[in-house]
Amino acid sequence: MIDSLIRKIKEMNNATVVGLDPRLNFVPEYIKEKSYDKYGKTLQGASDAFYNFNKEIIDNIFDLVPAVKPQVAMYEQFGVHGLNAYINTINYAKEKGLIVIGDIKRSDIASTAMAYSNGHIGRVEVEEESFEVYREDYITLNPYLGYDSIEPYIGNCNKYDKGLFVLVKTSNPNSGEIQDLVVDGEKIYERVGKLVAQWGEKSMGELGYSRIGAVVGATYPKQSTELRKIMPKIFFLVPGYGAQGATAEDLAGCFNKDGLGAIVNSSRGIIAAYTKDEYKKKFREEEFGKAAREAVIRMRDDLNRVR
Ligand SMILES: O=c1ccn([C@@H]2O[C@H](COP(=O)(O)O)[C@@H](O)[C@H]2O)c(=O)[nH]1
Repeated sequence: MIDSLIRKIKEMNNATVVGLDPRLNFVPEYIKEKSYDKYGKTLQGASDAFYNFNKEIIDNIFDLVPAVKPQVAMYEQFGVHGLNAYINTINYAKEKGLIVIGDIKRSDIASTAMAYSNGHIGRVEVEEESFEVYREDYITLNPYLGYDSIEPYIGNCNKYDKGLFVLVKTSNPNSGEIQDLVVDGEKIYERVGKLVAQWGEKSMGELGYSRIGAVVGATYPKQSTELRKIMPKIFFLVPGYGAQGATAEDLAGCFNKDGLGAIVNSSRGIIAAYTKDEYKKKFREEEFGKAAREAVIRMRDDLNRVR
């Protein structure tokens, strides 16, 4: 999958990932009304609205970006209907040729991790049959439990050509509370970066990067530049651009000299672009997909200045 991701980035000249993090206040009234007419103002109604919202976004951006990143929390909170919307969104995005990064941030002991791994990037067995369930191409993981908690995913990555993004330096304001602590003379995020580089060695693609990637926040430019040096063959998934305040200049250090090595996520900045004053002047509520398309083009051009 890492090679497909790189080929798509080159083909589209775009390192943008569109985050599919729907919220009811982002979904235009006409979409919600249709879903509520069918299912009432229920968990199912909200989930149906999310799926229809995502479809319109995907239809407007699939030819411009290599990947989308649905955030599972936005769906999971609505229970089984929300998870159906998550799965349907993944299937639709894949039909449109997009690479799908499931932002699921799992972390558990090996025997439990195996179940997450099979469900998300492997196959689940029912007697003599086996099934793909969530079908993401990549997932995000929390490394707090150490290598034995990550290994069950690496097996499925290598077997089914999938990928991982392991949290190394997160974009949130308090990320330094644990990640910046100095232990044995090095910061924890540096140590985790070195471990990810090591874990990635046996999962190399043909184009020089590993299937095992890292999450590195755009909001910490100094740290991300250091991490680029520590993990030269590791692809970064970079959140924090746009709504969290990071700019293209802030994340320039995430890229290698080849202009590769990072994909940059924006969720609210793209899917809710139509709610911003500058876009409202140009697009009606029904044109939220077109506004998202314009936001993607602006982001692509902004990133291309620095990579
Ligand atoms: O360090 C991290 C890890 C993950 N995220 C996720 O990325 C998106 C960001 O959304 P925006 O609307 O573009 O701020 C969201 O799904 C987060 O859960 C992150 O922000 N930082």
